[in-house]
Order: sequence, then structure tokens, then C-alpha cells
Amino acid sequence: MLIIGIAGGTGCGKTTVVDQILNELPEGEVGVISQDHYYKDTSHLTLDERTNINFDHPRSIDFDLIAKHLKELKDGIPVDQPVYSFVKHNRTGDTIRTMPRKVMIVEGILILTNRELRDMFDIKIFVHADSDERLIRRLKRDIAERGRDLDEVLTRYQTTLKPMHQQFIEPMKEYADIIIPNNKYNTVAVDIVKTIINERIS
Ligand SMILES: Nc1ncnc2c1ncn2[C@@H]1O[C@H](COP(=O)(O)OP(=O)(O)O)[C@@H](O)[C@H]1O
Ligand SMILES: Nc1ccn([C@@H]2O[C@H](COP(=O)(O)O)[C@@H](O)[C@H]2O)c(=O)n1
Repeated sequence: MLIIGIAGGTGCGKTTVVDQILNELPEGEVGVISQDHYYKDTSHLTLDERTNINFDHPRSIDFDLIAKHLKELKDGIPVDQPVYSFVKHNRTGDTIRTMPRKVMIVEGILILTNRELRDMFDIKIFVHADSDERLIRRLKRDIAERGRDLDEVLTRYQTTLKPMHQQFIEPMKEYADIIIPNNKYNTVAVDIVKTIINERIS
């Protein structure tokens, strides 16, 4: 199994890059684990308390479960990724069955901060977009898809997202084998990653 880690700040385009990679590749050869599914269970907290969680700090992520699932997939065992609601700030109780594939992509803002995961990745990719570009994309996406308003996104950006990005995410570029500039759609870089994957699955 080839395991590819794709990191980068919120709104840099990780999910979009993953979709572009999957597009045109034979179905059933590449699987995806998304860090967004692995925010810790917060059922013991009120909605107000959950809203105030710093979701850009590594402690908000259940890295042990990601590593366990990745090991199981390597051993050929299917796993059930939790489904997460960005509206309720909690797991929904549902799961998504994920089958082992020849190539597994693990994507998320903080995945390179975890040593155990980093060591499991054969290729580490960092997707870069400038912070103003990322904020604009995040605003549009969170208002359209994640039940947020302008004030929520900007307050979270100033209080936690920006400082956590500077402290934890940006320094992870040091570990990357490939940095994809993604201020604009970068089809050349996506094609290079696709070529690497095609070599592995053919
Ligand atoms: N290169 C790009 N240029 C313009 N918009 C983009 C680009 N990549 C992604 N987007 C848009 O920005 C938003 C955030 O992208 P997404 O892939 O969800 O980022 P991430 O997963 O890194 O948070 C989405 O609405 C997406 O359509
Ligand atoms: N309940 C939550 C959980 C996380 N976030 C934000 O999601 C961002 C990471 O997801 P991307 O798809 O953008 O990579 C992260 O920056 C968290 O602030 C949230 O808003 N609410």
C-alpha cells in the first residue's frame, strides 16, 4: 500500500486536490481518510462549549484513531470513519465504511504534526495558498456549506485559526516532499501526483 499524506492550511484546496486526483483514476484503487472525520467526540459538552473549542489545535484531533485505522487498512481490514457535523461541532453517530486500497490518501490541516502518522506516509505533500486567498475561500465555503456567518468565520480566524496555523501548520512544510502552489488551480502538480499513483496501481 502506498500512503500519501496531504496537508496545508484551511482553504488551501486539499479536498479539491484530492477530488482532482481521484477524478479519472480507476475506481476502487485509491481510498481517502479525511482528518475532518476525526475531530474528537464532544458529546459530553453543551453546544456552546463545543462552539468554543479550538479546532485548529492538534489536541482536537483523535490521532490515535486515525493511526489505528491506517494500520488496519494496511493489514487489509476495512474501517469505519466517523461522520462529523460542522454544524453541530460533533460526530453524528454515523460512519462511512472505507475499504483498503492500493493507494490511501490521508488529508487534513494537522496530519503532518503527528509523528506516528508522518512516519507512515510514503509521500508527504503540502498544499500552499496565501492566507488572504485561504480566508476568502473559507468564508465562502463555511457560509455556503458549514452553517456559519461572516462574524463566526472572522472571529474564529482571528482568535484561533491564524495563530494555530502559524504555530502548527506552516512549519510542517519542512517535512513535505512536494509543495503544491495552489493560489490558482494547479493541474500540472495534480498530474504529477496522478502519474506517481498510476505507476503504483498499474
Ligand atoms: N485553486 C483554487 N482556486 C480557487 N478556489 C479554490 C481552489 N482550490 C479550492 N478552491 C475552493 O476553495 C474552497 C476550499 O477548498 P477545499 O478544497 O475545501 O480546501 P481545504 O480542504 O484545504 O480546506 C472550496 O470552495 C473550493 O472550491
Ligand atoms: N466543528 C468544527 C471543526 C473544525 N472546524 C474548522 O475546520 C477547519 C479544517 O477543515 P478544512 O476542511 O478547512 O481543512 C479548521 O480550520 C477548523 O477551524 C470548524 O470550523 N468547526
